[in-house]
Amino acid sequence: MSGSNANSGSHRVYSVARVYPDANEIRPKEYWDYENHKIEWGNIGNYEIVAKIGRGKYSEVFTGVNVLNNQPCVIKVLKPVKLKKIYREIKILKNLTGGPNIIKLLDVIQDPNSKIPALICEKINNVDYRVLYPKFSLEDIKFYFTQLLTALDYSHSMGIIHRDVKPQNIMIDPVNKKLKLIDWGLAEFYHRGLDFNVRVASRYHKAPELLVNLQQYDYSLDLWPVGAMIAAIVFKKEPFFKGDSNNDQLVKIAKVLGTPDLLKYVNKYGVKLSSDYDDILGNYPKKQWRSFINEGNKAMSDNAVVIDLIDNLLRYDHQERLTAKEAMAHPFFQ
Ligand SMILES: Nc1ncnc2c1ncn2[C@@H]1O[C@H](COP(=O)(O)OP(=O)(O)OP(=O)(O)O)[C@@H](O)[C@H]1O
Repeated sequence: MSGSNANSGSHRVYSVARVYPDANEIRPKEYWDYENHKIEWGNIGNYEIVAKIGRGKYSEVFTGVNVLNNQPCVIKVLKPVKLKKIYREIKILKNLTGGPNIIKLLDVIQDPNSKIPALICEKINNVDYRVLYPKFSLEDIKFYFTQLLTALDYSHSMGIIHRDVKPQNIMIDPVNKKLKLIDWGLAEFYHRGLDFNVRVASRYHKAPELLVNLQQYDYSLDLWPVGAMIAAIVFKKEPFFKGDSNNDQLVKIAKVLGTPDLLKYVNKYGVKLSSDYDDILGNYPKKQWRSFINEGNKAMSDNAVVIDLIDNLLRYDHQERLTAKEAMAHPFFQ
């Protein structure tokens, strides 16, 4: 299979997505075979850079303007990475553009000399999450997380895992009450039985499967950070799991969800924990969610319904975690 980090030969299929397992197989090969995607480059002369707004690991991001219609835009200039990764981001954005609460790709351009590509996207008047989230009420959480879950359910139904859900990739315009999920640079097409790369997502928002090297993960990977973000807002603890390293990240999770359930999880899927964990995982008991309630957060956190939602998202076992659709049907969102 091209277009993905495919396996060949016989190997064990030990985990399959509970929802949309064949979302790509039911579509024509051109839909997911991103390596053979032919890019139609737009006219670089149509865009002008206005100001620099961000610098990521994989890009430099500018605000810009389309000189043909004076429309503001964002210009994401990609750093030299594997061509395959660039093709993947473009194909995924093309597949998802127009979907609910998904950033719209407007054009792709390429510098004629350097061949450096850039993505032209719609511009969101984002307010930084460090300013916004501390002011959120439970109503705001309901409103914006419904929008995020709608974007995720749509992407998953289209066979795509985002793989880098975190506050920095969720643009919120509180004036227009709009949310858009951005940065599809790590996103990947789901195929059952495939071993995926676990070196994705950002440390604080990495799901347990990535930290224990369980490679047959699926869309449920994106629901862990949703739980971690809701917990961070509700318990006023940003980020909720703050590891000093990838290994320490799992320790921070074990201190909350307990070591016994972690061992149950890896045993269920026949995964062997790295010996790096031998001396650090301890034997932590599962903590009660209510123990995170304190004077500073109780106005929001002393609420059985939101705690039940968090409890059902922050599960080691990716198959037990609520799907995006199930989360939206949770009493918290009713
Ligand atoms: N459409 C947009 N509207 C407003 N701001 C944006 C938009 N796209 C990107 N940004 C800003 O630029 C930053 C970097 O963009 P993006 O996450 O796509 O790049 P990246 O190189 O993949 O980043 P990272 O390495 O952090 O994952 C974002 O965190 C955001 O602040």
